[in-house]
Amino acid sequence: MEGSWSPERAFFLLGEMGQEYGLPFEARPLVYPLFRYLSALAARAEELNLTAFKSPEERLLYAVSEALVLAAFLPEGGYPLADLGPGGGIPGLVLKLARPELEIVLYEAHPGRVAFLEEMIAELGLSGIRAVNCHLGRTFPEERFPVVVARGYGSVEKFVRHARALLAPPGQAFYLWRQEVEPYGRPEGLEILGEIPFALPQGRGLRKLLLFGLSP
Ligand SMILES: C[S@@+](CC[C@H](N)C(=O)[O-])C[C@H]1O[C@@H](n2cnc3c(N)ncnc32)[C@H](O)[C@@H]1O
Repeated sequence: MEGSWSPERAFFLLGEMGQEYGLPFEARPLVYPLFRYLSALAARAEELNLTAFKSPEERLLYAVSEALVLAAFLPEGGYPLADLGPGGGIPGLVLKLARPELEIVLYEAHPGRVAFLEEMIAELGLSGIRAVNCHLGRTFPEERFPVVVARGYGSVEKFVRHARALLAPPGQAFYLWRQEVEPYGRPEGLEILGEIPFALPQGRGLRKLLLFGLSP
């Protein structure tokens, strides 16, 4: 059942998620930054045209929980990571909170969302993360990354095409796939290395984390 949105409520839900998924990070340091971030996102969702946004609590239980599962599966260590189409910050901003050692670049086509991400990065005092206004596919940055991630990028095929262009060897690409709303298509250029199914908290449905790698 939904309680009123507060840091205590966020802490409770994060604790539940931590137990359910066996997440390898503590909930407590995540509570205040996530609370501030989700509260700001709720206030700006309409302006940013984030139509899927329902409430901070729903956002925590869907998008943030998926990002935390991804954070637990990423390779260990600090390395450059690109998030394609983070919109309001999923998964990249949440990855930075859970895995501060990562050096994250958020490539987002919508200028207003990029401005919001920049504001959040400054407000939360984060370093080693930046947002870049870029419509991938029309243009690609020169930078290359050992790890590329995304959620809600349109299709698995599109993700694989764009991730392929940005990956540096050995190269791993992780996609949070919502199989009931997004097509798989015919991904080409990367090899599928694994599919990790997981359940959203409180019976909110199933997701798959897809792992791709550069072909040998
Ligand atoms: C459905 S939203 C998903 C946002 C976020 N990843 C999430 O899961 O909540 C897709 C986002 O990807 C961005 N996007 C789509 N195609 C893109 C492209 N080719 N280059 C950069 N951003 C793109 C859109 O502007 C939008 O913000």
